[in-house]
Amino acid sequence: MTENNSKKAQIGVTGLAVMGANLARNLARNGYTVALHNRSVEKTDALLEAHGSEGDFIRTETLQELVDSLESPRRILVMVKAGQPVDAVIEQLAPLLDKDDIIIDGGNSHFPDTIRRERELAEKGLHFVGVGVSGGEEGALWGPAIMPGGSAKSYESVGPMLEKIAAKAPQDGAPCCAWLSTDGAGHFVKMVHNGIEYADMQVIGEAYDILRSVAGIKPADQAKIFRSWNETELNSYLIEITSQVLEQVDAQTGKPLVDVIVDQAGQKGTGGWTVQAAIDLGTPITGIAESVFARGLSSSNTAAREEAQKELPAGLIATTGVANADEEFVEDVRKALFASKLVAYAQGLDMLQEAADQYGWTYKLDVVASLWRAGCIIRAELLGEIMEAYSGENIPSNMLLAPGFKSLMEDLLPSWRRVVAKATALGIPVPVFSSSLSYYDGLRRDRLPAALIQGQRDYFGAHTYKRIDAEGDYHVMWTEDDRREVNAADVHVH
Ligand SMILES: NC(=O)C1=CN([C@@H]2O[C@H](COP(=O)(O)OP(=O)(O)OC[C@H]3O[C@@H](n4cnc5c(N)ncnc54)[C@H](OP(=O)(O)O)[C@@H]3O)[C@@H](O)[C@H]2O)C=CC1
Ligand SMILES: O=C(CO)[C@H](O)[C@H](O)COP(=O)(O)O
Repeated sequence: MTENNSKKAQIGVTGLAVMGANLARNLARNGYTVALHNRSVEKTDALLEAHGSEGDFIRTETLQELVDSLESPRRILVMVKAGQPVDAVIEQLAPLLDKDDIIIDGGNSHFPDTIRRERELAEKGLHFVGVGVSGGEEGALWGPAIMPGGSAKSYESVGPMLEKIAAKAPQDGAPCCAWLSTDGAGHFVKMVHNGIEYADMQVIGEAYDILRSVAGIKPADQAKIFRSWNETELNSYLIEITSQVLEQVDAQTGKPLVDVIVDQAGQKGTGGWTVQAAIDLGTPITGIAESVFARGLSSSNTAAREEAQKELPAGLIATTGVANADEEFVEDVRKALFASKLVAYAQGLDMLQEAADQYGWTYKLDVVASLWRAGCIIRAELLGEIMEAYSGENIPSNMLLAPGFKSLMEDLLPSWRRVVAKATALGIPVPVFSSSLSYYDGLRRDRLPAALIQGQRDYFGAHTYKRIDAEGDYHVMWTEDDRREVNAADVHVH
């Protein structure tokens, strides 16, 4: 902690829970003088007591003291609970600030809130930067992935600091932080990151369930399998931590920890926001959506789950093919997991492109992928290849159409189909494995039943359809005896 009371801090952090405290320490370790503030002063003092010697910190008790302790233009990183607390802090902070000071919101804020907050603060002459941060406690301390939005001008002031504390990509040492685009773009990209995170976690869960329920492989043995998978193209943070969770033994009972954890998954909202935003954009992020609903099914109506366990028939059917416990089956599951994971990334990136097109954001998908290569929860070896796929001239219209991924899919598909078929026959829910496979088949199929849906829509609502062999919109006079087709331009239909 600095002894020099007149020394000004280069950045202030308010909100010193898990993320704020560790980001503050990361900033200090990187040579910045950091002013500390928390609503309740106990967290500030606890941080200083435990880590005050790590760098230059300035202790403050009030927001006025925090503001007074900062060099101009001020930079204040807000790391409080997302939602109303962010507005509460801004409301108290803004009147204390001067023109051109910068408020940085590093929490998981909803992007429409970020757009609104930036607009409102701009009217007061203040800059507001919405920044997605991923990496949890360890990432915040040692280098998170950072996804900044806001104006390019304010990035000139905060960017160098953020890049310094960000994770560095193992492939080229580049910081996992770059300005993405205006207003809510940073929080939007972080939200989609979390949507992919949900799908990635769910497909790992589905693989675990199949290996356990079909092949009878115990958690400790699965830990070894996941560890070996981490040496393959599945290499990622989530696979690595899965092996550690699976090998954990509960001290009280001696059982695998996973067997004593209640099987109801929580969620704080970012996955659901991703699905809502995708619906607004019209992007089919089916695997991500299923992963959100799978958490909901596990926890929202537990009474129905209990009753269904006793009452609902299983209707299982016999399966043939590869034996359950052999290496071939385990490899099938690995490939099904990898294929479903690829679809999650493809869907998330598709959604990001659509949002850029509709909302006027300028980020490029290779840059987004580059930021996710280290520090964040979805970091994976795969992201280097995704970055490559979107670099250069020939940007694929869907990630799965990039040459490398196309040939990979060819290898993964037979395993993926076998695993989905087997799990379905045996009554093991695989919502993301199966919906991702349906998405893949939906993309590649030459004719979809959407044609029939258009016919139905025209029947009950005169909504018209297009023909495969002519321009224009058409309608059948369904209620007339001759059911003749008319050009919609010639009659009053919509
Ligand atoms: N935890 C994680 O792994 C990750 C979290 N995030 C996001 O980062 C942000 C911070 O997360 P985390 O560190 O977990 O902390 P929490 O989300 O648990 O928030 C706790 C902090 O918010 C403060 N706070 C709550 N309400 C108010 C209020 N009305 N006015 C002022 N301060 C308030 C608390 O102050 P007090 O101590 O006085 O109660 C405390 O400092 C959140 O947006 C979260 O979603 C992002 C990535 C990962
Ligand atoms: O943002 C994060 C990581 O990237 C957080 O860990 C997030 O809170 C996890 O989401 P949820 O609680 O909904 O599982």
